[in-house]
Amino acid sequence: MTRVAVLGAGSWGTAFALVCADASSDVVLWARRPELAQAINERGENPDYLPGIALPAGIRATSSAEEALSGAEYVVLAIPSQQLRTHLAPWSALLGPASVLVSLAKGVELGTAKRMSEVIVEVAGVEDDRVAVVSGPNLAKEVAQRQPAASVVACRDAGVAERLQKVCHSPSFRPYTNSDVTGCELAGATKNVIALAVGMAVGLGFGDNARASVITRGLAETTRLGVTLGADPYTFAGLAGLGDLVATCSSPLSRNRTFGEKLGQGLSVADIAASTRQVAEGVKSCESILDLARRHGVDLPIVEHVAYVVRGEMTPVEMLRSLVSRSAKPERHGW
Ligand SMILES: NC(=O)C1=CN([C@@H]2O[C@H](COP(=O)(O)OP(=O)(O)OC[C@H]3O[C@@H](n4cnc5c(N)ncnc54)[C@H](O)[C@@H]3O)[C@@H](O)[C@H]2O)C=CC1
Ligand SMILES: O=C(CO)COP(=O)(O)O
Repeated sequence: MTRVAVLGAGSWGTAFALVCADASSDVVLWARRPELAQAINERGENPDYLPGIALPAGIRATSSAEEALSGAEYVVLAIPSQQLRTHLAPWSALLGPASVLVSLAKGVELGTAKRMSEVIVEVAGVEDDRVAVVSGPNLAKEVAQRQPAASVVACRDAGVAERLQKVCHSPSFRPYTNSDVTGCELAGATKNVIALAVGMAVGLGFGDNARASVITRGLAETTRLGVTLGADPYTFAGLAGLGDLVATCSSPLSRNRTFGEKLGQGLSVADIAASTRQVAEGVKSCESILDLARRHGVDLPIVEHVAYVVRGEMTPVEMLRSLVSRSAKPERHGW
């Protein structure tokens, strides 16, 4: 039986652990707080992040990273992007020599502008052919309810991607392989920022034209950034690109879209952040993605405008007005 360690018992870590257990793996789920690990083991559910969803018997929780990592062939990192480096550093010495590291996080690191797979390679000191990414339209609650969903397993090494694909191919979860790690990661991180912009439009009371326009132009700028950084343009038309963008920008389950909606309704960043324990990655990644784009001379107007709102330099209505009144141009200008 394949041994999988999932580090991070938030909503997506727990849902992904359930997928791997459904796909017949032996899963150990690491929670930061011992009381959460205990509750998961005693109640067979994660009361803080996925209440009411029964977890399969194949999942065992622990707050000891050493216990979770012991013998793990796949080490799944389900920690928010800005916390990944700090958490991974002490775990690196505990990793098996052939273990595969899998990132679930959708963000870009502040300060370094690095993608999560780059952070993992640097901190764990492993080659990038041992680092994989899972990204797609995968709202945790729906996945945990075993509603059908597809996703992408990306790794530079095709053999590693195919083996990981089997590890998480359950009766309700269908992963496809892809070798474009850069494209999948940039798509996953940037869609969170686009979802903030869509949420603001919804919160302001605008309808489907505004939503579809922001989604489509958001995809255009994401593709422009990705292609400049060497990604495959087709990735952005796939599950990790358009698929995740549509799911996140349409669903009230999305934390990023909901965060944006509250901004559109007039609440402040600080008040919204204080009202939830869950991460809306786009609130921080708007700055790191903008930083990355500037380092490569790429124009990302929607991401830039979301950053203005998050910094308090524009209101959501000013943001949308400013985006609409930008200088006229052809729909396709470069990628
Ligand atoms: N929830 C979802 O539907 C999906 C989430 N993701 C991505 O997965 C990653 C993890 O997200 P979730 O599990 O949904 O997050 P969550 O907010 O539900 O849980 C966060 C997890 O990280 C841990 N953590 C460690 N240090 C933390 C800190 N300083 N602050 C906050 N939490 C900390 C928490 O204990 C918890 O286990 C994010 O990058 C997210 O974008 C990807 C696909 C789906
Ligand atoms: O990434 C997600 C769905 O694929 C979840 O999006 P949120 O982080 O906005 O909830």
